[in-house]
Amino acid sequence: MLRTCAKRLRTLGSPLGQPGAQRRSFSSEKFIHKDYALPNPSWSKDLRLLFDQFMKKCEDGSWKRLPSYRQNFPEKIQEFQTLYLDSSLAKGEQHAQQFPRSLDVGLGFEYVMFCNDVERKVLCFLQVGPHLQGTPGFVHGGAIATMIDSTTGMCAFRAGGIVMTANLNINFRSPIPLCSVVVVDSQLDKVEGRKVFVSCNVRSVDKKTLHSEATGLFIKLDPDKSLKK
Ligand SMILES: CCCCCCCCCCCCCCCC(=O)SCCNC(=O)CCNC(=O)[C@H](O)C(C)(C)COP(=O)(O)OP(=O)(O)OC[C@H]1O[C@@H](n2cnc3c(N)ncnc32)[C@H](O)[C@@H]1OP(=O)(O)O
Repeated sequence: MLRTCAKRLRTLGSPLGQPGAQRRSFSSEKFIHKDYALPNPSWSKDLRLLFDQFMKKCEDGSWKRLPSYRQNFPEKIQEFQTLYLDSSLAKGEQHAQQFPRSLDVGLGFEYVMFCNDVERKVLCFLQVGPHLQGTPGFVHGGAIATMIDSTTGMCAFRAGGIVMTANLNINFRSPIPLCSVVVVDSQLDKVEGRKVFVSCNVRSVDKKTLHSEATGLFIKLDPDKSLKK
């Protein structure tokens, strides 16, 4: 399995030269925004098949592919940034990056998310790269938690806007082999005031293996409050 992974990595070109990447630059920013939720040479057959299958489901508008960038678009987070962040993190040479997108292409998290707002679901098709190892041959629990947090967080974000994770409860049922593809399936359960409840499971592509189950509580940020320090 690791050999297959290494073979795919050898075929990688420059990330910025990949076909299908959407580029957009801001006059005030020196960096280029690239959409990473599109196939690249590191993607396995399983990940490509799932991608193609769901791109077809997007044709009638029921599902949407969610683009994914290393940086947040500055104009989208302006209010949030003013209230909660050191604004230098969104600008300049040392700008902040989304953690799951911060590893080199093919080595860490390769993923694409699709959402269905009527069913209140977000699915993440995830290929776990060789730099996410925990127990030899298997994925680190923290890496699994990262993608559960990101997928359930996206599900909560679509329902509640800007949220933060208050509680994440994960049961790890069976280990995930390194370099395999899994499906992170999240479902919005309920919204109570500022509290957004989401549940989630992680399964193998053939759905036969349940790898993890989780529940998350997200809190909609109150624009009149600063974050607790
Ligand atoms: C920038 C965006 C651009 C757009 C881009 C889109 C990207 C979209 C995808 C994002 C995907 C990323 C997903 C990663 C998201 C993280 O990983 S966030 C990082 C980890 N989380 C943290 O660091 C949060 C730390 N905690 C805190 O800052 C604060 O506790 C919180 C969560 C903001 C809540 O504080 P607060 O606003 O003062 O709320 P508070 O009044 O304490 O509580 C509100 C209610 O929630 C309840 N509550 C609070 N915490 C808990 C808890 N742990 N358990 C149970 N109940 C709780 C309270 O009891 C209260 O209940 P009620 O009394 O109303 O019934």
